[in-house]
Amino acid sequence: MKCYPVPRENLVLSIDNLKDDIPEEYLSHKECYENVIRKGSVLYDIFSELSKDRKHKAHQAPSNAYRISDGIMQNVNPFLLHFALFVPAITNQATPEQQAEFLKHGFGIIGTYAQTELGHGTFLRGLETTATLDLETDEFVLNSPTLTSYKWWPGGLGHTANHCVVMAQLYVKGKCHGPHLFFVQIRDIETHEPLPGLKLGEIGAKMGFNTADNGFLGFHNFRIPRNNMLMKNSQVLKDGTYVESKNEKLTYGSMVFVRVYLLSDMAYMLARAATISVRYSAVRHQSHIKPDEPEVQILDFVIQQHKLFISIATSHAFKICGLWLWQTYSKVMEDIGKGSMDRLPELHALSCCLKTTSTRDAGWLIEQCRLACGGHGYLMSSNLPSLYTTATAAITYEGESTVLLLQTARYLIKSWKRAMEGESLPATVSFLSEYFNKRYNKWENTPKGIVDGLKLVVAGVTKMCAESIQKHVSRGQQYEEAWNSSSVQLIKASEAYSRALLCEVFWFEVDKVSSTLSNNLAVVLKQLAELYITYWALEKRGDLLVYTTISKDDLDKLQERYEELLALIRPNAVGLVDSFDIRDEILCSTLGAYDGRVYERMMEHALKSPLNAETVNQSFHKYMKPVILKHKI
Ligand SMILES: CC/C=C\C/C=C\C/C=C\C/C=C\C/C=C\C/C=C/C(=O)SCCNC(=O)CCNC(=O)[C@H](O)C(C)(C)COP(=O)(O)OP(=O)(O)OC[C@H]1O[C@@H](n2cnc3c(N)ncnc32)[C@H](O)[C@@H]1OP(=O)(O)O
Ligand SMILES: Cc1cc2nc3c(=O)[nH]c(=O)nc-3n(C[C@H](O)[C@H](O)[C@H](O)COP(=O)(O)OP(=O)(O)OC[C@H]3O[C@@H](n4cnc5c(N)ncnc54)[C@H](O)[C@@H]3O)c2cc1C
Repeated sequence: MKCYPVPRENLVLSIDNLKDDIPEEYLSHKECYENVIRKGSVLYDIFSELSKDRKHKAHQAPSNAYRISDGIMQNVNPFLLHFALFVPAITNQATPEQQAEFLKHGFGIIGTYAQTELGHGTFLRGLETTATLDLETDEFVLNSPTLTSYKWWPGGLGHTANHCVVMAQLYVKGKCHGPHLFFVQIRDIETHEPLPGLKLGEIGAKMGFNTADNGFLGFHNFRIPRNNMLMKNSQVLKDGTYVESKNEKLTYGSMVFVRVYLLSDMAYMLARAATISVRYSAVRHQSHIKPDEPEVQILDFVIQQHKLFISIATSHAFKICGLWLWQTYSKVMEDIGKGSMDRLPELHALSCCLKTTSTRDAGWLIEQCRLACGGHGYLMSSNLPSLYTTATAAITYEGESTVLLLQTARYLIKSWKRAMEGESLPATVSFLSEYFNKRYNKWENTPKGIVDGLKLVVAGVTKMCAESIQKHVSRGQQYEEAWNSSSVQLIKASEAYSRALLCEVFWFEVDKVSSTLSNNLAVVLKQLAELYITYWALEKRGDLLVYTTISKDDLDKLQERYEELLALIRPNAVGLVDSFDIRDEILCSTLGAYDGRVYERMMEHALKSPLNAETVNQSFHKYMKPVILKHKI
């Protein structure tokens, strides 16, 4: 086995044929895909070698290891679904024997996760793909009965994957048992031709993610062995007996894994955008603050600090909360392995709201970083547009944001009812039980006081939702209708809950470790955590005025403290983004390179435009000149 020197970054970034002569933005849709497969295959080979001595771990903790691909495949890695969903689905949902069988070829197969259909993405119980047991042949027959039942969106499905895990409605002896997962080979390993009975293709250009190879897949009487149903949680025996899962929602476990992962993923996306925009803001001189002094670094404008420092702080917030959520996930998975599913609803609720808030915040904050760089932020060479389109895709995939917030709201309402009945609650929602005792507590202008205030907002809004639902029911609506009528407030409750969680975990995790850090580091981290909490207290001042005893005077003091924190962070701003330690080859930005040679890099990049290969483009002679001469007076 070839031994590769570590660290991986040096190894990967030293490989010549992983570099692009022509920037990706000048390639066609097809060339982009072919180019990313070229590079992805080299990476796939390296990681296959590196991973040979490592068993497929069901759940790998968030790390930056796979981030090297962000530099190599600036858009999206078409093999990502293999690692992010295909392998975790098998290790999470298949029996040990099935895992050994399905994963025996290791990286010899390339998979994706095919759940969403043209007609259904959110409502999984409405999926139309069918898997019908044929008792005589001991097989399942897969079919796409309608156009809307075609699998549509799975990453890598169009031309990359040769296997997939398919979510289909299980039919045994005429009875439907709901959505289940199946291991399906879709292309010939040698020729890569689609197998007979399948219709495969790519779904077309998107606003971003254009190298993800999102595809479509239709089945026509496609047969797979009965053993290809992932049978860890539920089984279909040879005689057609269906053995139910202890909890039918365990089938959805793969989605929870990625939702949990995305918090750390967004931390990294934001770290890149913050690095680019803060470094650029230190290089860019524009306008005056004191009329008789030279043009200033735009980073000296306080409003520029207001736009950017929240991104630095949020990246740390998501990283710290991402690790906290990962620990919760790992513990719940361990409990499930021991047969206890008590905390699964809590994990589902946490992952839904935190995935939504982190992906939404990453989206608007990256856009804010782009806008803070003026026109140059609008250049593809800044890499901010690509970061934006890649991050915002996550608001939709892995569970659309509105839908996931409503899932968390479902948990909050249940928890509120349990609190009102005097039941004890998990620590992450126990504050609901203390609402009436703490509602009129004196406001404290401290990070802990703000966290307590944000929790009162959650409890107050949840109480309002419960009352709204009850009101609609008392007026004759069914519960589900009453739920729908109250959904605007339910979303607000989940959003408030997510924000309170992020503030609480960020502050207390930093506070907990600060004694182990050097004084300077502890001071700066606490400043970032306090900035984050104060920023959101000011953003949510309306809710705090309604649900807590905060006063106008308290808010004025918070605004003053917030501006103090901006000034305190300013001297460390460039050092803070440098400490994200993202190499230029992974940052891929003319504005954010470590050496600060912004203008030279912009010009170097511009000259790579194919249009600059000649001084007069042929279109002048072919199209413009005849018209100019015709209308020349
Ligand atoms: C080397 C690299 C290694 C790793 C890299 C890893 C990650 C990289 C990071 C990022 C990139 C990742 C991927 C690449 C890009 C794209 C991939 C995208 C993939 C996809 O999009 S996959 C498809 C995602 N689709 C969805 O999420 C569908 C959303 N819909 C649903 O989940 C359900 O339909 C919904 C909305 C929950 C409703 O379901 P249902 O109608 O059945 O439920 P109810 O609402 O009636 O509730 C019933 C009950 O069940 C509970 N529940 C629901 N879902 C879950 C769950 N997932 N887990 C646990 N429990 C669940 C719910 O709370 C209710 O409980 P209750 O009755 O209240 O007690
Ligand atoms: C870049 C990208 C990559 C993807 N990769 C994959 C993949 O690899 N594998 C895969 O299986 N899927 C993938 N998807 C599909 C993704 O999971 C779905 O797009 C997502 O689940 C949303 O479903 P939908 O698009 O059908 O929208 P819908 O579910 O139709 O939702 C449309 C709108 O209706 C609203 N709505 C729906 N239901 C409710 C409700 N109950 N209450 C209130 N409002 C509601 C939603 O909030 C949303 O605004 C990907 C999508 C994208 C954009």
